[in-house]
Amino acid sequence: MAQVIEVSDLTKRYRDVRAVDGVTFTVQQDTIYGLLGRNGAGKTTLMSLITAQSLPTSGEVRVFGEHPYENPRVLSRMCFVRESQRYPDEAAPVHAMRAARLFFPHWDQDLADRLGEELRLPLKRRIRKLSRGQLSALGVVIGLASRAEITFFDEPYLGLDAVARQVFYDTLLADYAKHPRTIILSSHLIDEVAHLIERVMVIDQGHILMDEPADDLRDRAATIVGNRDLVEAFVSGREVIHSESLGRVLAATVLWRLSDADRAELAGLGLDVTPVSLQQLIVRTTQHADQAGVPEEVLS
Ligand SMILES: Nc1ncnc2c1ncn2[C@@H]1O[C@H](COP(=O)(O)OP(=O)(O)OP(=O)(O)O)[C@@H](O)[C@H]1O
Repeated sequence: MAQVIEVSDLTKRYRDVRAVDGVTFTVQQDTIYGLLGRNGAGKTTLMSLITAQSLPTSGEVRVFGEHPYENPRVLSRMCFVRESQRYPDEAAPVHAMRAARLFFPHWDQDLADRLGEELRLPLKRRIRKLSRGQLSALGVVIGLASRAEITFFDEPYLGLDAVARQVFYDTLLADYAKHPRTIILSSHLIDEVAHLIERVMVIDQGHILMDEPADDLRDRAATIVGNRDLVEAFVSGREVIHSESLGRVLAATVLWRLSDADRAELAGLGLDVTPVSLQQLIVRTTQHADQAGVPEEVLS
């Protein structure tokens, strides 16, 4: 699959903070990425660098093979939806959409109209008077209707109610099926977006900790539950990222791809295996990396 973004040894420093710290990766065409990480991990900074909204301290970004900075050929093919988006003082959503229609070559007005209605976006109210959720709704409408070849959604759900979030997820999936493109979605609600994500990228303290297909990640760990001694014997020598005990029962989450033979052995021992949700896995591995202090070795 073609690569649409190439990032090499990219660093962004703010005084003594390395918000992005020497990262190298590529982004594949027509794939939905989940860009996940804790507060302050570097997600927004990374997206701002790729979309040329800020300049790197060092390193390089190429989008569609070109430098994105002040490059209209590249910029009109990318859309960055974020909470801190600025609009002119007197502008209403209808004006923002008109501007987006002029800027994005694949803009779909029908989709914008339909989604605006479903999200109950007041089209003629001044943007600075919109509620937080309505502002997010405007970003979601512009992000999806832009049909940009690469669309970044930086926590697009802030303030959106549960119904609106579901409308966003459903519309994203349905529209992506008809018009495949690259979508990079940053989110804290990992399990809520887990079914959308094809590839997971986890960032922590400016480093990329994981970059892999979501399905591979799900298979990578399991929780073994049962008699303490038996569980301990089974996980011995394997990477345990979390354990909890209650009396003689131990639940140990192990970074291990269980084979059929492993499963048969566990069944024979009377131990249960429960799947680990994407959120649990990412939270546990990020915490584990913190404690181990060697993220790449632990997680690759
Ligand atoms: N303009 C700035 N000046 C100084 N430090 C900054 C600036 N912008 C970001 N940072 C710092 O860089 C780090 C990464 O911030 P960033 O906003 O990229 O994180 P994030 O992963 O998007 O976080 P969140 O999930 O909380 O939005 C943080 O430590 C933040 O405090």
